[in-house]
Amino acid sequence: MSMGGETMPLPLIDFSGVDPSAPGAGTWSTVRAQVMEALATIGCFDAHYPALTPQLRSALFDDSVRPLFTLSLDTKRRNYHGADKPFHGYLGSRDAYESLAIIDGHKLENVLAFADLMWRPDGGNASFCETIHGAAKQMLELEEAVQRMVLEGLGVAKYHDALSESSWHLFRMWEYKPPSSDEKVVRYGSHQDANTLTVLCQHEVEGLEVQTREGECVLVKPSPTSLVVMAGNALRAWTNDRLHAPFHHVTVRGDATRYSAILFSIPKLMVQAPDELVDDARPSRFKPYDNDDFIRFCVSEEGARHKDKLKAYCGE
Ligand SMILES: O=C(O)CCC(=O)C(=O)O
Ligand SMILES: [Fe+2]
Repeated sequence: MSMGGETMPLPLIDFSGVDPSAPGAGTWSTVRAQVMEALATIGCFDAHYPALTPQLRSALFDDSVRPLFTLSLDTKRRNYHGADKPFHGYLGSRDAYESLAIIDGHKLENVLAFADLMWRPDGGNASFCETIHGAAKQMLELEEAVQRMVLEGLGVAKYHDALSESSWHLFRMWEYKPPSSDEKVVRYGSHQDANTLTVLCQHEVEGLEVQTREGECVLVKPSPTSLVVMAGNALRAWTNDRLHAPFHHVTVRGDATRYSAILFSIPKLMVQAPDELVDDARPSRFKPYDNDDFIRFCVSEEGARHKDKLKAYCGE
């Protein structure tokens, strides 16, 4: 087993010939086959997606995310939505990481409200809002294209609009503190994402490692033109276990602070595989469940005891 994964790269899928607003056109069907293969095996791929330009990426991280984290701790803690929604806002662990999140960050009014919260009483920060909103929108377009491909690939494309309408999105930004040592340190431990799809943007400094089904670690090299797409447990459940939700973790080493930005698509309603994906040959693998209840289970003492939390929570 090779830990560190220098040998095996993540599948790279070229989305430059895909127009998310024109499903089926260009290289759509070729890309769809590659997406299905990647999500059914490792559960993750690197998407070459130049629509999110290197300029926008640099505006996102260098001009927006990095300055955001220099605000005071009290200010950042205003990004809070109550004790019942701990994962909707600020997360911090001293000297390890900090994270801020915008609910439906692809909507300009939500980014404006977040900026007002962070920079009051001076009011919002126009270029910050434009940049965050622009990047989140690009990431959402990729997420929507991938979701559509997955449903088409499984022969259930008719559910695309219903699934999209019953999802909300969280735009989360991360700052990981450097250990200032050459030794690799885990900053965010191994987990599967609970949500449907994750679109992740790394900036310059590597650190994301994805585990294969066999337990090998694949280090995901950041590139200025690609985004990482990953299936979460909600998509695994919705597809009746046809797609894989990979375990992954974040490591840091050396002196460079690491930044990432992520768009999570999250179910609002019950997660349940459509009838077409359940039959005698492939009986239902998971009982229908509520995503918020599942997350509460994941962070509970009982949940912490299980590696495969979805199976433990609602497996049949
Ligand atoms: O920062 C990263 O690259 C990954 C963070 C992550 O896995 C998560 O937020 O679920
Ligand atoms: Fe994750």
